[in-house]
Amino acid sequence: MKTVFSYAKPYKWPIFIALCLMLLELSVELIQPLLIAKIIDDGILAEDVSVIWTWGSVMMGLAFVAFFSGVINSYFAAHAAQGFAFDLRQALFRQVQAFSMATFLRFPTAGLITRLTSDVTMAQNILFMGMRILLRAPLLVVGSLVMAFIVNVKLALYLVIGAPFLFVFLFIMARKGVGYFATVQHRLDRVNRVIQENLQAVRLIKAYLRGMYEASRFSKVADMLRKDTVKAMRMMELILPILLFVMNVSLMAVLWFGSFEIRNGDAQVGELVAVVNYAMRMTGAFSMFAWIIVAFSRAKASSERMEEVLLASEDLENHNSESSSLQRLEGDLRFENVSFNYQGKAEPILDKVSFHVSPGEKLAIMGATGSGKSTLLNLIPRIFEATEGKIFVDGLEVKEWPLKDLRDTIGLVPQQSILFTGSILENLSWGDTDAAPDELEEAAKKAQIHESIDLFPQKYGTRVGQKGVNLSGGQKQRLSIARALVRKPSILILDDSTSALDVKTENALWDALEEEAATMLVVTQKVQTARGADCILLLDEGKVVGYGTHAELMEQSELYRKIADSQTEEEVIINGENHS
Ligand SMILES: Nc1ncnc2c1ncn2[C@@H]1O[C@H](COP(=O)(O)OP(=O)(O)OP(=O)(O)O)[C@@H](O)[C@H]1O
Repeated sequence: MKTVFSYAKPYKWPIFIALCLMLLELSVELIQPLLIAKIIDDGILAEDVSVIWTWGSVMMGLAFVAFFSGVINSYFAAHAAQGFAFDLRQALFRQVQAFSMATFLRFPTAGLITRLTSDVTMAQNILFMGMRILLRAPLLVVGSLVMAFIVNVKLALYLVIGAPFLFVFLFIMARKGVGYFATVQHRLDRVNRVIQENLQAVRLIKAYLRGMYEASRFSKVADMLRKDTVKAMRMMELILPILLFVMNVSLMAVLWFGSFEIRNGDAQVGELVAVVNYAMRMTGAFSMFAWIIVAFSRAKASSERMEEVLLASEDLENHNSESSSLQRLEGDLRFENVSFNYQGKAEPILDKVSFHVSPGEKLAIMGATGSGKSTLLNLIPRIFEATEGKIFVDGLEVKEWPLKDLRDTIGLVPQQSILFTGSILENLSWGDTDAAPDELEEAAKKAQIHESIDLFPQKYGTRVGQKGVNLSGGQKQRLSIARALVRKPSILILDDSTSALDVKTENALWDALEEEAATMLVVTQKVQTARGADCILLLDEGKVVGYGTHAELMEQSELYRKIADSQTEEEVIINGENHS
């Protein structure tokens, strides 16, 4: 919990003020029974009205002090707790942003969402309540006991009977609670994961009529959450009745033996009333303990989960490293015996891959599905780190490049188009926030999307729905390409990003990209596209099985010839059908 609550440090003054006010409120509460005893013994029993008036007025005055202390305490407590939660959430978000891909994959997305939402709220609640009742309740118990001893030692002793039992009991419950609530948060992760997957795949679910199936999947995880929460809460609900039982037995003992003490002259009526009053306050405070233990257990479990993220420092990307003075890369790219395997997997996904692309050249990468094409591309901007071998950009190993410089001049268009909610203009300028509107338009023209945008009533101001729901697959792909072009990349990486384009649009796109000075890496399944490249790299199960121009590969590689022949046959069939 230490790391999480270190984010409360900037709020030490509001916390200090809130705690002082809480102590003031508490002191007033502890003095009240003393004053009641005085009014009874020196006022009511001694029939002295002036004593009643004097101490009655003091009690009223103190009640006002307690009231205003409580109000101001809430103000400072809310300020500190909200600020703390804001800072903590920001820190978690930044940490997740800094995760390397390998670290990121260790945490399921839904688990990260729960940490950034529900877990932060748990910690915020405990801090807020900490300044209100968390400390107040135990202090009230101890303070009441001390005051009871001051009033009458003998009577106070009866109150202590159950104390050792209660402390051991509470300690055990708190320890159990942490484990139970860690399970509850874990269950919440799973519920979030099912919700997330479900919402993302809503079209597929409708098309496959899998609504009921998904509902039952959700029901299962929601039921597990319910069962574990009930289990945890049931255990916690035991706390209050047991506490109240022990306290009531102590109270009975005070009243029973107190009556003898009064008869013996060892205690006065007012003293007995005061001690009973303290006992009632202790009981009230103890009843808060049940809640405190629940809140504490949840906050501790949540803090541990957040600390997993905050302390995951082994594999972070350093985006703040000094930028070199170089503004733009040349775009010379060399792979030397590069191998890669995903964490925890023994077999290499890429096996001793070597190739070279000179600045401004275009390399087409082909290969069956799962042959490692996307993986290879991800190694260039260091989204994953090569396990073996070396990758050079402009003669310098990618590991040596400041990450910012390296990524600033790479335009990566992933296989799946990812767009953000906002306008088309915002999505384009996401590529480079400094780009002027005419540069954005220029990029859109090259990506062959300008004309489509022009047909929208709101043109570049058109809202892109969540994940680009209101755009076609081809429009999304072209917007993604335009966004990469906005960066004026030295190395442009297209991971099968034109699969949804018709032949005419695709050809126009390649013609427009010819004018780009960038080195280009293009993953494609189409021999027609690969033919236009300066060189083709053919991958099979992570190994390079062909490397050369179209003509060279037609001569040297049987696999390439097969692919080319199959696509020619397809064309013939399609064209034949069209003619018939
Ligand atoms: N995050 C990951 N963790 C573990 N294995 C992975 C991961 N991503 C991909 N793989 C595996 O790596 C292999 C290569 O995947 P990759 O996406 O690079 O292939 P690809 O050639 O781009 O395929 P496609 O043409 O279908 O996109 C596959 O066998 C895949 O199962």
